[in-house]
Amino acid sequence: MQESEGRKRAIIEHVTPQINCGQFPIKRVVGEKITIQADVFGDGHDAVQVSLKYRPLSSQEWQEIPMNFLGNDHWEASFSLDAPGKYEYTVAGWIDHFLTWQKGLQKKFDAGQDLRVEFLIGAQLIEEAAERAPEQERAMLYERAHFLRQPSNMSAEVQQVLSPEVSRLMTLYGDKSESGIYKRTLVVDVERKKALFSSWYELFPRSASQEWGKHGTFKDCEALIPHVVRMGFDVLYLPPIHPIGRAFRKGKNNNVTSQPGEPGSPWAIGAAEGGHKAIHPELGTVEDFVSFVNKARESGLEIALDLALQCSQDHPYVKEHPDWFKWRPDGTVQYAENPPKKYQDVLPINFETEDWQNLWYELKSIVDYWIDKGVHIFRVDNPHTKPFNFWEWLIREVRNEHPQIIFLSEAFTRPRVMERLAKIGFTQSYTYYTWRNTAYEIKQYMTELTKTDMREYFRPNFWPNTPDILPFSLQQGGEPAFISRLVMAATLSSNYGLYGPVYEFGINAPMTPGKEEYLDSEKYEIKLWDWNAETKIKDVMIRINRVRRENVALQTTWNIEFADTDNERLLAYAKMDDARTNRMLMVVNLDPYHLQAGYVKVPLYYFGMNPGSSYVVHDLITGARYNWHHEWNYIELHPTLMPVHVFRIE
Ligand SMILES: O=P(O)(O)O[C@H]1O[C@H](CO)[C@@H](O[C@H]2O[C@H](CO)[C@@H](O)[C@H](O)[C@H]2O)[C@H](O)[C@H]1O
Repeated sequence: MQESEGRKRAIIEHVTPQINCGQFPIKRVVGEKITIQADVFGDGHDAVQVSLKYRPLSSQEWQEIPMNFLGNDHWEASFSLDAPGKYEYTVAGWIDHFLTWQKGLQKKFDAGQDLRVEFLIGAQLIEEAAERAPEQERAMLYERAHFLRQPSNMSAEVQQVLSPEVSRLMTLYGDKSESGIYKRTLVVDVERKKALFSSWYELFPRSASQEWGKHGTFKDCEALIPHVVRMGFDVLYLPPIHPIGRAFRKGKNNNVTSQPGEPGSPWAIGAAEGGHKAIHPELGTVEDFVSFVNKARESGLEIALDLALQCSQDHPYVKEHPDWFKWRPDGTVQYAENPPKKYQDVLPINFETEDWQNLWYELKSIVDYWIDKGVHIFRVDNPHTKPFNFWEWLIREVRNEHPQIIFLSEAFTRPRVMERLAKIGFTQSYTYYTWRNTAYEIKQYMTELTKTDMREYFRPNFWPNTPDILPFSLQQGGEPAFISRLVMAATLSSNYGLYGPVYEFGINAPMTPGKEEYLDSEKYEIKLWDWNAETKIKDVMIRINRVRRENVALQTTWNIEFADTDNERLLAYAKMDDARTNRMLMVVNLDPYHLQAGYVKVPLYYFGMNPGSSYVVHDLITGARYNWHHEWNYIELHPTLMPVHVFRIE
């Protein structure tokens, strides 16, 4: 303890939220608020006051607001985050002698005791505060002190000094010189809204052509912008767009050898034509790409690029920087892996190279290059196979210069590893949603994501499928499963995405039974899609994306409230906005084969509605309306008609 601490009597502990003892910032987006809680108490029975101090990191001046007492030495206060950037916050606490005096005065007055000495003590405290107050308020305080020193009407004086106005002035100007400050200053990082609310559509640009056998181009992609916008997505994510290696190129269905003319996997980055800063020649030029990015932005669509830090054998880095790879005694490099998957067509980068600083700068220059071309969102491939320190540095440096950049972590791995990546700066994260199927699994997972510390730093992005994952639920459940998995992804999590064309068309043939890989996967061949074909799944996609845009309750993940049902095949959950004007209730039949019926208990208490309320539930997918008068209501969902209800309570 330092000497200056000797007279401080307030103890401040258990300040939340904080991550790893303040090592990492809390995450929020513009428009959200942050609620800080703390335990603050002193010895004995003197009254304690607590305030929350906060300021933008760029500012010298603290704003200070009183924290509310919740009971049991626990305090709370919130502040709104109206602009992007980093803010710091901490908690201050002190013994409030005036408040202690006020409480004693009240008791003595109630007991009819002599108050003369009490008045003199109070007057002294008020005069001391007056010295710290600005002119006008100083005069008011002196006036109060004067009345205490020469009381004419005891009862009136007591009322005056216990008034809210005197309390307010004394809280402002009372003696805080022995105020204790929490030992840490914590940070909240406020990002743009898209960090929390985004709808992703993934397509392979080489399949964007409308002509059989023709390699798609960025011009073809431009022609698809209206299609993606019509479906209601706001992020269009492209797998790598760079030249593809020829050495060890993969063939159809992940074959380790390719036939002449096969295009190879886009993640095998780098060839004679260039590496991570080059564009696959058949897709077009850099100018074509920039034009596509700009046209998309004009239509409300942001382009997300894949950041896969690995190289084909033909990548220029292999010749220019052989020391960035780990050579074995036989002169080869062990190919990349994400066990049990083997990536025979790419070399991993050796982050333990002696030249690691130049490597880091070069890799950052890739991100800078694409930012310069208008890309503000990156889906990062397998970040868990590269060092955490590297990502922490890269994301910090990039976001210092460009705070609007969003990084999505594509790490399907162990929970602690996924969490760490989120803590060190990834804006959004892929999740285990893809494999959470039963009501129990979904409730448990959502509770973990939204009601634990994870809520402070891990923003989930729910994907029902990816080019790598055709989950068994979709393989087996067909169209009803495609619809229910889509609607759940889009309403459980405010960030969601899907691997588009195959989803629209309900394609679900696995490469081999028991495996999650797609048969004839687009990862190894060019496809021709009938972009204009209308399907029921596409229709639901359009509707659910519109519902998301029009209902603010669905634009956050943190407000979920599960509702009871008497049938475990029916999953029900509610969402509501802060203003309590937008109330949503989702009910999903988790059984893709059979009609499921049962009773759902509408969480009226959560919606702030009385138990006897009558209300209309309006299904925003089908347009149906029902008048409900009770808490428990009958639901019937037929999987082949429509396996979901997305109700707005009206
Ligand atoms: O490892 P993940 O399952 O997270 O998948 C991601 O990374 C893979 C490696 O980049 C990538 O795999 C694809 O590209 C590889 C390199 O060309 C190739 O060997 C694989 O067969 C192919 O699936 C995967 O697509 C990506 O999502």
